[in-house]
Amino acid sequence: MKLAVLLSALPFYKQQADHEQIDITGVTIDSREVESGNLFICIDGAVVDGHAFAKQAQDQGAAAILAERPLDVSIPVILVKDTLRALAPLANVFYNHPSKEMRVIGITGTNGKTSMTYLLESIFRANKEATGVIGTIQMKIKEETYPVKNTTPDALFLQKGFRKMVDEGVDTAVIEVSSHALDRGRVHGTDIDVAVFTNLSQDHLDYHASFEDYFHAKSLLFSQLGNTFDPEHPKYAVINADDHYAQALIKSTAQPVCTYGIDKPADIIATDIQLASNGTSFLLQTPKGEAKITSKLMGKFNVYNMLAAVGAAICSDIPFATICQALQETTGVAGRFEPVMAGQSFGVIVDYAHTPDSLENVLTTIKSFVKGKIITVVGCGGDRDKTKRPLMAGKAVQYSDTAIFTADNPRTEDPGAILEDMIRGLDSDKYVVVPDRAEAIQHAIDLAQAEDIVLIAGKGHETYQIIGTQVLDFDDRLVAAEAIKRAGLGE
Ligand SMILES: CC(=O)N[C@H]1[C@@H](OP(=O)(O)OP(=O)(O)OC[C@H]2O[C@@H](n3ccc(=O)[nH]c3=O)[C@H](O)[C@@H]2O)O[C@H](CO)[C@@H](O)[C@@H]1O[C@H](C)C(=O)N[C@@H](C)C(=O)N[C@H](CCC(=O)O)C(=O)O
Ligand SMILES: Nc1ncnc2c1ncn2[C@@H]1O[C@H](COP(=O)(O)OP(=O)(O)OP(=O)(O)O)[C@@H](O)[C@H]1O
Ligand SMILES: N[C@H](CCC[C@H](N)C(=O)O)C(=O)O
Ligand SMILES: [Mg+2]
Repeated sequence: MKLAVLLSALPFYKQQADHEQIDITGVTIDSREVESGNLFICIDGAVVDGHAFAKQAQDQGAAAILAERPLDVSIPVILVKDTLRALAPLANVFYNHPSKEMRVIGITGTNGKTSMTYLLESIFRANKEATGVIGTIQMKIKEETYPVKNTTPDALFLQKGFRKMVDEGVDTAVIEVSSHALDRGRVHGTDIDVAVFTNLSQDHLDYHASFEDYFHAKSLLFSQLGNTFDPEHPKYAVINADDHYAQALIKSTAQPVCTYGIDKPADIIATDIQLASNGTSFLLQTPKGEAKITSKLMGKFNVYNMLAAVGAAICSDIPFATICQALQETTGVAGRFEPVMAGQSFGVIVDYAHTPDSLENVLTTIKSFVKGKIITVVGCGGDRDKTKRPLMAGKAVQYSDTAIFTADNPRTEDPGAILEDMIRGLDSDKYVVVPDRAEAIQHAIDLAQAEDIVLIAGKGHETYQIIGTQVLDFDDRLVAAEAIKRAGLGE
C-alpha cells in the first residue's frame, strides 16, 4: 500500500520530506518485528519509549517511521501529536476495514466477558456460521488458536486478526473489550454490530484513576456505537438491567437497547431459576419466544451470561430454537468453574475469579449445593489493583470454612507484601497463609474430606505463575491432580 493512502487516515500529520510514493509492506509497533518496507510506529509506552528503537527499525529495513518528534534517521519520518491515537485509524486503513465485512459482537464488563464469548461462539456455530473469538485465553479462528498478549490486543493485532478472519470466511467475530482497550482506543474504527454489557464491580483501580473513570471507559463501547440509525445495518446495545450502571449506559448510546435481567423488568428475563450441583435450569422469556433451558453451566452468574448471550443472538437475528439448542449443549470454558477429577472423594473446582464480586459469586454458588466444608485457595495478582486485595480476602473468609491465602502472579511485587495487603483487618484465626501456591493447594487437598469442596481461585486457564519477570510453568488443574495423587486420595 502507498504511504499516501495509509496517511489518508491521519489528516493532521507533518512530514520531514515528500515521500508519499513509498510502498509500505506492513505496519508494526515493535522494532523487533520490522521487516523490509514496513512502517514502524514509535509508541511512548508504560515501560519503554518506542522512539528509542527508530534506528534499529531503520537497520532492519523500515521504509518510514511514524513518530511524535523528529528523529535522527535517514528514512522518512511522519510526525503526529499522538502515535497511540494514530494506530487504530492506520490499522483500519492498512487492513481495509475488515470489521465491515463480518458481524462483530463486542463484550465489556468486569466479569463474564470470556465466558460469554464462548457461549456466543456456540450459538453462532449452532446457526452454522464460521466464528472468530478474541479474548483473554486466545484468538480463535474457526478451529485454529493463536496466542494473545492482551484480553483486547492493540489495534494492529486486532485489525490484522479481523482481516485473517474475513479471508478465512468467518461470519461472526466475538471479542472481549477491556476497559484498558477502550481507554487506549484499541477498538477505534472497529465496526461493532452488537455491544454487550455484563456488569460493573471493582477491578483495575491500579490503571483507572477512580471507579467513575473505570465506568466511563466501559461506557465508550456504547457511545461509540454511533449516532445515526441505519435500518440496513442496525446496531444494538445489550445491557444488564439489574446492574447499578444500566441506566447510565442506556443513556450513553443512541442505538436501540435490548435489556436482560432477573430482578428488574427487562426484554429478556429468566424465571423459575433452579441452581443445582450439576447445572442450572430456568424459564427463558424473550420477545421471540419462551423455553425451559437446562444448562450444564453453574451458578446464577451464568444465568446472567446466558441471558446476555440470548440478547446478542436475538439482535443478530439467530432463530430462537437455535439459541436454545446451543444453550442446552454448551459445556463451559476452560478454567471457569472447571472441575478437577482425579478420583478423589471430594470436589475440586478451578475458577478464574480474581475480583471480589466474582469470588463472591463462585463461593455462593458452591455454598448453595455443598454438603461438606468449603476450602478456598486464593491469592491476588502483583502489579494490579491493590485495593481489591482485602476485599477478595474478606469474601474468601466470609464464605469458606477454611481460607488459604497464597501467591497469584506476584510479578514484580514482594509476594509477602501482597499477602499483607490481603489480610489487613482480618482476624488471624480466620485464614492460613501458605505463600507457595503448590504447597497451598497441597494443604487444601490434605485437609479435604468426602463431600467437601476445594475452590482454587484466581488463575483459571492460566498455565503459568509470573514471579518477578519470569514466567514459570504452573497450572492449578495439574497441580491439584498431582496433590491428590501425592496424598494417595486419587484413583
Ligand atoms: C499499559 C498497557 O496497556 N500496555 C500495553 C502497551 O504496552 P506499552 O505501550 O506500555 O509497551 P512498552 O513495553 O512500554 O513499549 C513501548 C513500545 O516500544 C516498543 N518496543 C519495545 C521494545 C523493543 O525492543 N522494541 C520496541 O519497538 C513496543 O512494541 C511498544 O510499541 O502495548 C502492548 C502492545 O499492545 C500491550 O501488550 C501492553 O499491555 C500490557 C502487557 C498490559 O499489562 N496491559 C494491561 C494493563 C491490559 O491492557 N489489560 C487488559 C486486561 C483487562 C482485563 O482484565 O480484562 C487487556 O486488555 O489485556
Ligand atoms: N456474569 C458474571 N458475573 C459475575 N461473575 C462472573 C460472571 N461470569 C463469570 N463470573 C466469574 O468471573 C470469573 C471470570 O470470568 P470471565 O473470565 O468470563 O470474566 P472476564 O470478564 O473475561 O475476566 P477478565 O477481565 O479477566 O478478562 C469466572 O471464573 C467466574 O468466577
Ligand atoms: N486480566 C486480569 C487477569 C488477572 C488474573 C490473575 N491471575 C492475576 O494475575 O492477577 C488482569 O490482568 O488483571
Ligand atoms: Mg476475559
